[in-house]
Amino acid sequence: MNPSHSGPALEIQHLTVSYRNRAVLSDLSLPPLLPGQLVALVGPNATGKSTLLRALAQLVPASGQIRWDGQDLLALSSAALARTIGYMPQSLPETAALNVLEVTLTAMQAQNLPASAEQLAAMAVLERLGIDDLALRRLDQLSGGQRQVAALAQAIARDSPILLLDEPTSALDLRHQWRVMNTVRRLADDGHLVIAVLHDLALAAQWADRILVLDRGRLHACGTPQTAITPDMLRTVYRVDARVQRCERGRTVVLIDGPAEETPRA
Ligand SMILES: Nc1ncnc2c1ncn2[C@@H]1O[C@H](COP(=O)(O)OP(=O)(O)OP(=O)(O)O)[C@@H](O)[C@H]1O
Repeated sequence: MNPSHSGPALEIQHLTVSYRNRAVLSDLSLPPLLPGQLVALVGPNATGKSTLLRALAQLVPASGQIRWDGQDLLALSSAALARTIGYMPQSLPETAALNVLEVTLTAMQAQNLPASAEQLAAMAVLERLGIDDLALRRLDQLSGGQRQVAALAQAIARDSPILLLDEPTSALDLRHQWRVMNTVRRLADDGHLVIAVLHDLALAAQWADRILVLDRGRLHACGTPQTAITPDMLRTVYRVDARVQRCERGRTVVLIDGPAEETPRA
């Protein structure tokens, strides 16, 4: 707990999620996550990062406690949940017959805006992400990277206090990565709590305030980029020998030397 914090917080305690009786997240408890934070959720493949986001968005059944601003998220109606959480999946369906503007407008319905204001707000989101020229393009006519930015637009359009982003930059070139991370950083600075799954640790270190490292469904570390991204963590969690260099302006570079010598895992 952060004893000096008195506003809303996302509190996750004893969270367990299982698929067919196999626990993927097991009794997971996290420090409170606060508005204004950009939290990078990192960890190896299949360690439960997407499952955690999906549990928070109530797309998979979970047990334990998830509270936001003192309210039990697991007990919220779907309308209240839609006002509280914006969720960006790893990808939007390729086959959807909707265009980018239509999927963005769909996400805005929970706000009950007049139609003209809704249209303007949706276009403002697309402009912010640099995809306003794609507004009338159908999802099945977009590239993978364009579809990823459209998925982000849909999540942002909800204007919810919590944003959950599942690998928002994995399909993007360097310029679009920067634009997306800059937009996401600004949303956090404006008071949203943003939790983003990121595989690129340099990107996570550059933009996030907090790094949550998951390892096989458990919290391995939670801290600043400096405290969480270390050679020791990389050896234990990712099983690679690596060097971590801190460069100018606080940038972090991770240099992988190779797979760590295998030792039996606990
Ligand atoms: N719908 C499902 N049914 C059964 N098992 C699932 C399902 N979704 C995920 N899993 C399993 O749960 C585990 C965690 O998956 P999850 O997608 O949460 O991992 P992740 O950390 O996001 O991985 P990645 O980095 O590869 O995207 C994996 O072993 C995966 O096979």
